[in-house]
Amino acid sequence: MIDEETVWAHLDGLAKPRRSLGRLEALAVRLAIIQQRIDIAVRPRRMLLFAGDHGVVAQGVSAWPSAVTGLMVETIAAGRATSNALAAAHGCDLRLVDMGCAAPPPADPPSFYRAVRIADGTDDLSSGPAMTVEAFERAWAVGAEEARAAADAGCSLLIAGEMGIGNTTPAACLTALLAGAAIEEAVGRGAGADDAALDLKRRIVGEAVAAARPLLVGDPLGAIARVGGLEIAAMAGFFAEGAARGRTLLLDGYVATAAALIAERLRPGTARAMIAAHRSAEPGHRAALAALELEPLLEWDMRLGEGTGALVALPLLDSAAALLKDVARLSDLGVARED
Ligand SMILES: Cc1cc2ncn([C@H]3O[C@H](COP(=O)(O)O)[C@@H](O)[C@H]3O)c2cc1C
Ligand SMILES: O=C(O)c1cccnc1
Repeated sequence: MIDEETVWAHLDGLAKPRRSLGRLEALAVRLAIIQQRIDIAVRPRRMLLFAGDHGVVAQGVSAWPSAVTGLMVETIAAGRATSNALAAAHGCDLRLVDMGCAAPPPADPPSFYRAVRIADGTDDLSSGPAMTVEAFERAWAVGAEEARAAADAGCSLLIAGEMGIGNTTPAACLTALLAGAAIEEAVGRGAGADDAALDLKRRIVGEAVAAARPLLVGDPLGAIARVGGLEIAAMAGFFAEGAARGRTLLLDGYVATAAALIAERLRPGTARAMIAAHRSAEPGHRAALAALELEPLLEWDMRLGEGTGALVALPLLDSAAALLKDVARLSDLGVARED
């Protein structure tokens, strides 16, 4: 059993003034505790991008039409989205799973694309459940299967990203429901909602959460399925299974963290395997991370999703791994440690 004291003692013995690498050292400690080893592994790493459509978009909660989900799936499949560029820049394998988009699949999909398509997106959560519990469980199982495949492929670090126009609405519902955030805090502008869309989104999220909340204790799956998303359920299963397989989970933004809240609720302890890469500009992300007791590495006002906030943090994890593995000890120099 490696405890924090052991890792700090290792770091304090390296050829540098004590604690001189600031929060990089705290990150190294967190990684070593999660992985239960000093020589932590942050490669190979894989990001699963889960995509899905959202019936609630018909109400006008997003600045964008649902068709953009399918267009972005095509763009990711063609290797030309922000997530592709950043994954390539930081040596991260990327896979794309279509959990349920209304648009037809890409004509000539690459090998990293998989279509599951549980439904043509979710139902409109402003007028009833977004999905059945059975659909939630199927989506969760797909995510879990992808985590097992990544673990079997030797990946030590797992990232989940998402693409789904409208998905900051279910993320806001889940953050209010599972992290106790106030509706005003949980609802943000997502991909650029204007004032009118923001007001509408607040009303819809408030009503959906009021409908789901009474179910939470007796029927947690029913409550979560009431306001969830297919790609969000898949990310939740991915996180739960990844943690169960001893992998490190690097969290992206608001939508991925909503999935992390589900995973922690249904599989308590999952959050112990998580590192929060950044705090999104979505205001509710603060409450979601606090509920999981996670401190974000970066606050860069990012609000894209697609796993991009996790990808930009990868060099910090690489730095922590190099620090633990490649630095000489003060004792090697024949210098006494100064405390
Ligand atoms: C071109 C484009 C690419 C994106 N990539 C991720 N998102 C992000 O924005 C969407 C959520 O915001 P909302 O709930 O306001 O619709 C999701 O698709 C999320 O992945 C995108 C959004 C757009 C428009
Ligand atoms: O932080 C996120 O995950 C996010 C924010 C805005 C839009 N889509 C995703």
